[in-house]
Amino acid sequence: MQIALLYGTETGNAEMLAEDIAAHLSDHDASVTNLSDFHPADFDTDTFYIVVCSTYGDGELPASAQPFAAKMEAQKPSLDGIRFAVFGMGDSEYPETFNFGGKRMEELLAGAGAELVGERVTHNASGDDMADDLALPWVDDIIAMADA
Ligand SMILES: Cc1cc2nc3c(=O)[nH]c(=O)nc-3n(C[C@H](O)[C@H](O)[C@H](O)COP(=O)(O)O)c2cc1C
Repeated sequence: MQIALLYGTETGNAEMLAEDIAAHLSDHDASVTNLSDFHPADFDTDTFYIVVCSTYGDGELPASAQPFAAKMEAQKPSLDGIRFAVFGMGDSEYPETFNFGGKRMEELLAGAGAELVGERVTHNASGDDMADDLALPWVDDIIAMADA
């Protein structure tokens, strides 16, 4: 199974985490791509996608994910047969829009017919857990589910 990490970031946290997850998945030769360089037509049913995405502004997608979201909305591709997981990053200092970025990515992909594997994670930058401490055990579970 090919694994592709897609990250949406404003200040680099999601990129760093995506790189750490890929290093953790060294047996899988996982690729890491900024969503700004990824297009809806690039999705491939042989690949499992792990989306790592933060939240910015007033509950918006971070800058690097916005062009991808706009293309999804304009092109309305069918993502039948695509499987994905989402690690969302946010901050409970923004209670009304907490983790809306990851939520939006889930809605965009699932709304186009892709299948969410496992539960979307909502990391809290003001919480006690380091993103890696949540993400690495989570990703092991997700990969086991996706491989099953
Ligand atoms: C200006 C600004 C706006 C933010 N807005 C939100 C928000 O609306 N909801 C949320 O959950 N987190 C929000 N955050 C928190 C970020 O999503 C969080 O710090 C995340 O780890 C940043 O990851 P990134 O560096 O990959 O963009 C905001 C942070 C900043 C600095």
